[in-house]
Amino acid sequence: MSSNKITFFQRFEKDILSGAKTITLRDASESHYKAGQGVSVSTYETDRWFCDVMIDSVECIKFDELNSIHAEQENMTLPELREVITEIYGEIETLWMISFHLVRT
Ligand SMILES: CC(=O)Nc1ccn([C@@H]2O[C@H](CO)[C@@H](O)[C@H]2O)c(=O)n1
Repeated sequence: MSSNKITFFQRFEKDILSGAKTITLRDASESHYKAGQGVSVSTYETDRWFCDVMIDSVECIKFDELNSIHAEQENMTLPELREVITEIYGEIETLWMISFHLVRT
């Protein structure tokens, strides 16, 4: 189902608000976002709104194709990024890279 909302773990809030994190990698259940869509952003833990973003693109990417550029866009190293994804999703092959920029904080 389409949604104008997305949640992030609270620990990523600072990086999103500073502009250091400009992508998120999600599974198929969140592949419905569209370029040009405005999305309200809240914390996963307490559902607290903290900004609005505009979706710039949504692209399918394989876990094995992740590289240091993706990591940089997450403000992480590549090993850290692979670790975070595996913690959240377990062993996952197909991801969706959602690129965004801040529009309101
Ligand atoms: C809260 C919720 O429902 N799900 C997720 C799923 C992912 N992410 C972040 O996306 C990147 C790659 O997966 C990393 O930065 C993750 O931490 C997140 O913050 N919240």
